[in-house]
Amino acid sequence: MASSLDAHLGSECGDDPLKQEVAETIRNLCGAAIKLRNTIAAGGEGLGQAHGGTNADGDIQKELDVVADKVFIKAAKASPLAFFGSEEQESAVRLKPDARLAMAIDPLDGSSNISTNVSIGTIFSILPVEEAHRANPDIVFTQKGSRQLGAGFFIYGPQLLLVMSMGNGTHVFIFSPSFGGFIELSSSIVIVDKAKEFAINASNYRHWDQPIRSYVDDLLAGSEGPRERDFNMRWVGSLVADCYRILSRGGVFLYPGDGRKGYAKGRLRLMYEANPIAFCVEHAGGKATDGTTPILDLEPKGLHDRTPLVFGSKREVERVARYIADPSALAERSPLFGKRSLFRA
Ligand SMILES: O=P(O)(O)OC[C@H]1O[C@](O)(COP(=O)(O)O)[C@@H](O)[C@@H]1O
Ligand SMILES: [Mg+2]
Ligand SMILES: [Mg+2]
Repeated sequence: MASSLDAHLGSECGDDPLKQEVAETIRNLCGAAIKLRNTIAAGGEGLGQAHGGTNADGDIQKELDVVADKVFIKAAKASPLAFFGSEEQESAVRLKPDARLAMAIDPLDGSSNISTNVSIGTIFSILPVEEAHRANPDIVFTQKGSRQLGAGFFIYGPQLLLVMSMGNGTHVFIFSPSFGGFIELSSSIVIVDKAKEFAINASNYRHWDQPIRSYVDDLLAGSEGPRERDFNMRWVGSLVADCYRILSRGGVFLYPGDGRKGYAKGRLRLMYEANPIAFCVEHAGGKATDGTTPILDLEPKGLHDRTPLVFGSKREVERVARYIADPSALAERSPLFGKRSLFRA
């Protein structure tokens, strides 16, 4: 019999009171995710329609973005949290004054997929609160990703899944309606080292810097190129679904910065997208960078910072970094895919 999320959280926390608070928060998020899953499953007019407003980053909010934000702030209010920072709100919201945790959240990830019945999700990051943060809540969300105490994401797809890490492996749970809660699907998931698939929004090719173009060109050249093998491509357009596929069967995801106005650092947000995804990926033996620097080492400047994001199978993410960090090697790369060891599979 697979173990329940409750049993798992109990064994992760032991007698550590702070970890128990993280676990309590995750349990409350699970309750909210089940509610949101029911709302999504019931469908109804308008969940994918524009709500009429824009979020802090200027994205047009969909009805479900706003519903999800409300569902998760309610769960946050019931949790031992001092601050709630959401993609859908300009500034951090103060909750319990003396609480020791803060949460950054993307209440609804993959908004453009809502109306097409493609998997969407919720991404969360739980951080510690220091005394110095209480006077100025803006700085609580400038902590590095390496300080996360827990992070994860839900996927509202054919199944409701929770992927989470509290720094001791990355674990996957599935919601079982008959059990009435989440049960373990895989314990300590490990990302395979050799990538066979890549994920990137190729429609932005003309806006990318040369190293990213060269890297993708070499993948596309397949067995006739320097990699000497074929790659498949997948792009769901929901970060949670692309990440879960990579956790399940390896691969690499790239959302680089590009030349479009406002896209110098790509599209994805550091505090509530890249950091929690990186935490789960790294604790599953993979790697996550902004192209060269580990995501978890980046110094955020604010709640809504963006970052380029590359994650997945470790060797593949390291290879992307070599394309970016060594343009001179690129210049030497033969147009006939000279067999430089740097770029070979
Ligand atoms: O539409 P694009 O540029 O391919 O971007 C897709 C990316 O944007 C996102 O939808 C951004 O998340 P939100 O839906 O939370 O804004 C990611 O899930 C996804 O990876
Ligand atoms: Mg998102
Ligand atoms: Mg979102």
